[in-house]
Amino acid sequence: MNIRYACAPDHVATMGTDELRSRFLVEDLFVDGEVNFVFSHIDRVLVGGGVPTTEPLVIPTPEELHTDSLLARRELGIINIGEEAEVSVDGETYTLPTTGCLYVGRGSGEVTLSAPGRFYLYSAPAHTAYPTTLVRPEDGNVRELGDQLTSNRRTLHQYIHENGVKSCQIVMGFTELHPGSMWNTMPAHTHDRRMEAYLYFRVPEDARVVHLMGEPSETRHLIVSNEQAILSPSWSIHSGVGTSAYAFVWAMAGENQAFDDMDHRPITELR
Ligand SMILES: O=C(O)C(=O)C[C@H](O)C(=O)CO
Ligand SMILES: [Zn+2]
Repeated sequence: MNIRYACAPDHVATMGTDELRSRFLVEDLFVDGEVNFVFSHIDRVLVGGGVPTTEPLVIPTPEELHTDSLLARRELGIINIGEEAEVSVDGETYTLPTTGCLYVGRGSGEVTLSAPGRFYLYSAPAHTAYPTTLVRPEDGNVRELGDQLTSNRRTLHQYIHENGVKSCQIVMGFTELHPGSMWNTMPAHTHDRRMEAYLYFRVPEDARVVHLMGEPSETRHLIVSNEQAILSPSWSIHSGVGTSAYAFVWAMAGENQAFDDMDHRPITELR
């Protein structure tokens, strides 16, 4: 399994393009017929992608976890970025529409992914078991954000969160940009109490997202293509502008789950 270690802000400030990409950008999660994970030492999260084709895929247990099953001491959020498809957990089957979400609680056993889904996986350590729960897109909490005049009109869907599906650490959902809007999360923010990962999807093949990261006074950028993820330490902004509209799954883990517990970073202070 690919492992990413945590980095200090002053180290990040010295990095060139290749090192920044190798530390924070996850490029090859979605491969036909495979489940792939990256293990981040930032809050010990796993980000993964599963693309079943001819056969259903059982999510494997990476040997680095030293447990008999993936969820022995973890919880898992799954969002289907492909076509409607089934996921089964210990033999119980759930149908995930496009952008539907399944929370899988600690202690669950075998998790199987079926075609034609494309499944984004985000897992964090868990101290107790909450029920495995399906959330259809229409059942998430919707927030309308931004303005067409500032090119950041977007709809945010909260699935696993304080007032929705219960979890130990995971807070998860997705945001879709409206046509003609390109900016996400600007003004940018940080949240000292949680890391966050973004998975960009619905990025057209000939488009890219310029993702901004780093301390607000020392920003760096990563050029991101479709179905690539970014790992964002708690001290780093995480904001992007696309060359076209796109969507992204956001997922957080850490010490609190208050979505609005973020420190906004004024645009005029960014460097
Ligand atoms: O569009 C946005 O703004 C977001 O989706 C923001 C993320 O959800 C986030 O960064 C939460 O902390
Ligand atoms: Zn955030």
